[in-house]
Amino acid sequence: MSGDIQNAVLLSTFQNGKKKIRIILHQGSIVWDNVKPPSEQNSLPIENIIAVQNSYLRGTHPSDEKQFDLNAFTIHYAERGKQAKWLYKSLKLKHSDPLQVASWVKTLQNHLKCFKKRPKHLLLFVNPFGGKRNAMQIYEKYGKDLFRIAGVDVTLNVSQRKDQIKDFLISHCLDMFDSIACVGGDGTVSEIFNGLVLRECKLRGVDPDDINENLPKPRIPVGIIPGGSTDTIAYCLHGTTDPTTAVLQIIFGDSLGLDLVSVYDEHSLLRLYASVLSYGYLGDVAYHSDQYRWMGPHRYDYSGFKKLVMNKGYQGEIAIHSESTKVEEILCRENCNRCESCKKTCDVDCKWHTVSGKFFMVSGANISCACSRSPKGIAPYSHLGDGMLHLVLVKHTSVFNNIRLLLRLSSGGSTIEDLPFVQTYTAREFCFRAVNAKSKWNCDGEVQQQTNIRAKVRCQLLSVLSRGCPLDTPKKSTCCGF
Ligand SMILES: Nc1ncnc2c1ncn2[C@@H]1O[C@H](COP(=O)(O)OP(=O)(O)OP(=O)(O)O)[C@@H](O)[C@H]1O
Repeated sequence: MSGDIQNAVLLSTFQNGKKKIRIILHQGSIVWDNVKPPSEQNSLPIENIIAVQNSYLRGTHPSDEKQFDLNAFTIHYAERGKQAKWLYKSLKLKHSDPLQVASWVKTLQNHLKCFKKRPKHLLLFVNPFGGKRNAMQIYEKYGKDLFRIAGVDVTLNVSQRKDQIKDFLISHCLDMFDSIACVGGDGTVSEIFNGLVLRECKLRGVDPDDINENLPKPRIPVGIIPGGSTDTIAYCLHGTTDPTTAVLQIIFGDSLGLDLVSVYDEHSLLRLYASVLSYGYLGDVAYHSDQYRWMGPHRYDYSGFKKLVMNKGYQGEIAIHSESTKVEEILCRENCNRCESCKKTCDVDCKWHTVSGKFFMVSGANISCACSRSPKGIAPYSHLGDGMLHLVLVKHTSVFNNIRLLLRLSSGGSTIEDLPFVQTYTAREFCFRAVNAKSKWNCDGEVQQQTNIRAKVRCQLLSVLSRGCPLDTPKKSTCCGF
């Protein structure tokens, strides 16, 4: 931010509805309070302002041209609410002196111009098929007006078929856009980053099928407005699946680096994922639940219960590539030091070691995979951008123990890591080889047919529009340590 703008100080008394308020702009914040008691001090950091606009005079006739009210203006801003949510608010201010109004509007707008990373031209994909099939309504209700207020020019693209978003991003010119977002679930987000990375490979002549290649980082940051069934990626980024919060994160333009994991069979890249690659129980649930899509999100409960009772175990051998497999119990929250330090270097010396056995479930979690159904997720200490995934191995055991596992996953209390049949390792890369009976892999909610795979973490390959999950995300406690 340029020095003059940053150092600007303003102090005025405005009319706000029936109240008179004293308002100060100083050191990157505006602070206001009632002139007359009761005192009600509010503080607003400039980076939380969405827009500052002159008000319009109310015309006497609908055909009258709109005219500015030189004595009034509105500050549109965002405020943190409860449970990681952000709220949209506005402050309408009036003054008898138009010069006072002009000075405030100009100064605040100059401040906002310094936020160069805020999106101006957004390409927004809407998946009308995912979740409750209401992605378009989510955009209309929560996104449209806020983007208009923020001056974001939105180009809408409603997907007509699976993989259309991915194909579009690989082949179309994106020069006119400074940001891309979607209203959809994890599968839709996955289409976006798979498309963007493959596009970048094509542009730069990188062979995506070569596991030893450094995959190129897409130029454009990605915003995620939840509109799916689980919305794990959005939840882990923002700490909530509230759509207004997600829209505001896009408008703020602040981004963080998200690791992506590339998955290969013997010949080629199968896909990249951002949340979890899961074999056994979750793979079976993904495969079978797709037949019951008409049930909406309840299809997971139905298929999940069936597969839980069947209690299948799968023999497999897992090779883990890591410098230390130990999990450090540090949560990934906004301004995460661990992720910040990995921006500079992710290069470390790693060794391979092998684990084999019969498993109920094998999961490579790139993020915690927390969601509203599982407030801590399968890997609570997995970070968004530290270049590592958490490999969670659940041994084949009794149905009773499977129920214990699922109860822990769905409660916000104890994590699954201290269950005796669960082992968690950190890894930069892992290989899986099935022995005898085979399950499917569930890759960000999509079924992957190949069984023997190799997965490699790509440190902070994607820029995502989010300020991160706040520190005080509440943890619901469970009634027992089951
Ligand atoms: N128009 C469309 N018709 C059919 N499928 C589509 C269409 N557009 C996108 N898809 C596909 O729909 C699938 C489901 O979408 P998405 O993952 O967003 O929703 P979900 O499965 O309900 O949510 P979540 O993954 O968060 O549980 C994805 O595989 C996506 O590729």
